[in-house]
Order: sequence, then structure tokens, then C-alpha cells
Amino acid sequence: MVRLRLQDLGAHHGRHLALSGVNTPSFQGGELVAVIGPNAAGKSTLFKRMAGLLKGPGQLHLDGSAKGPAGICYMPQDTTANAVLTVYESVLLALKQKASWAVHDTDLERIHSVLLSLGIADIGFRNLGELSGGQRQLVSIAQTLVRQPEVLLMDEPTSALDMHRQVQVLGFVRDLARQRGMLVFVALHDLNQALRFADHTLVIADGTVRCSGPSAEVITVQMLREVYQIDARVERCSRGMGHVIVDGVV
Ligand SMILES: Nc1ncnc2c1ncn2[C@@H]1O[C@H](COP(=O)(O)OP(=O)(O)OP(=O)(O)O)[C@@H](O)[C@H]1O
Repeated sequence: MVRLRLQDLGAHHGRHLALSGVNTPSFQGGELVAVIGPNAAGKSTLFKRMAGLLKGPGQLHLDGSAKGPAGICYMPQDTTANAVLTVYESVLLALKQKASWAVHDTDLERIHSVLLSLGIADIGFRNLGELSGGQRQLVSIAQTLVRQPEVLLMDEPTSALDMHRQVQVLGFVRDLARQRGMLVFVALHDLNQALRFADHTLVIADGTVRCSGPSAEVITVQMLREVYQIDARVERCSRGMGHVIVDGVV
């Protein structure tokens, strides 16, 4: 089972140290970790550093991995696609990154299965340029999942999706994590989704970790006031799940 821990991790944008002193407990495969925090807090920067796309101080300890750093897969926030490719071709291309170009029946089955699971098999032969924002985001998720990562970093994967798709995608990713023993980090702005789907929540503010722990223990009235400057309540619904209700800004 893959395990990942961050020790004093930091990241540079040019000369500027945008992220520093990020320490986490050891997370393990099967878990879903929500990464939350205000705009410009450093969530994408953290993911890029974890994926090896940015340099910086500190250590990422990865144990029990069969693929090593290649098993860490980053799904960026920006899903703009200019390439003249069909959905199917773009997912095939993602699957074949750093691998042999030979295409086998198993590859095609894997692509079909991912597209089906995300409910986009019907647009497999549409060009990327013709898709809606939400459809493009789903294709981007397919491109990431088809590579069967051990550690998946998803940067606001549901920001363009309708309510049905948000719940479908996050539920699917959480189930996949449990089935495959994949460790998933998801940057989210919807804290109710973090309460619903994430085992742990990591709060990033001003380029470092403000707090972390089980989602229900971390998403509190006090944290919302201090980190987000909002006046809010966290109330349990009839099914016992916590929900954030925002009353105003501080
Ligand atoms: N390529 C870059 N060059 C210089 N500074 C950058 C670059 N990318 C991000 N930054 C800066 O790093 C800081 C953290 O940005 P980051 O994108 O990690 O925030 P975020 O938490 O993901 O925000 P959001 O919720 O708005 O997506 C910001 O101050 C941002 O301006």
C-alpha cells in the first residue's frame, strides 16, 4: 500500500518562495484528502511541487510504491484544450505517455471503461474544441484516471460541473481510491464536498499548512472565521452529516 508524507516542503516560483514548511501526517492508499484554502493560498503550488513540476526545499517521502515518482499524477486546474483531437484520442495519448506507442485491446477497453464510468462515452468521437467547460473537465479527469496513478492530485476537478456530476465524480473517485488503494488529494472550494467525501482535510493558508485532520474536526466555525474570514455555522443535517452554512463575511 502506497504511503506519502510531506516534510518541511516548500516551493519556488522563480526566486519567490510561494510555499514553505508543509508538514503532514503519513497518508495512505485508499484515502481521499481534501486540500482547502482561500484563493492564492498555495494549493496548486503544493500539487505542482508534489508532482515534481516545481523545485523547492523539503522532502516528499513515498513508500510502498510500485511506480515511484512516476506513480504521482497531477490533474491541473486549467483544462483548456486547443489540440485537434477527439476525446478518445486525447485519452489514448494520455495513456501512452512515457510508454510504448503500440495500442492493445486492453488499452482500448481501459479507455472505454473510464469514459463509461464518467458518463462521457457518448462524446468519445467529438473534438475537444467543441466541448462545453464541464465536458472538458470530465475529459481531463478521464485522461488522469486512465493512467492508473498510485497518488492522484486533482486540482479543483469539479469547478465546472453541475451538481449531479460533482457528486458522481467525487463518489466515483473515492470508490476507485478504496478499490485500487490509490491515494487521492483533491483541491476543493466547496467545503461541504470536503465534509462529505474526504477522510482528511488539509487547510492551506498564506503558503503553508494551517491545520489538518479528519474533515469534521478541521472544518470548524473558528477555522472558517480565521482562514476564510467568513461568519458561518457548521450544522448536522438529518443524516448526521456536517454542512457549512454561511451567514456573511467577517
Ligand atoms: N507561475 C507563477 N509565477 C509566479 N507566481 C505564481 C505562479 N503561479 C502561482 N503564483 C503565485 O503563488 C501563490 C499561490 O498560488 P496558487 O495557484 O498555488 O494558489 P491556489 O491556492 O491554488 O489558488 P486558487 O484557489 O485561486 O486556485 C499566489 O500568490 C500566486 O500568485
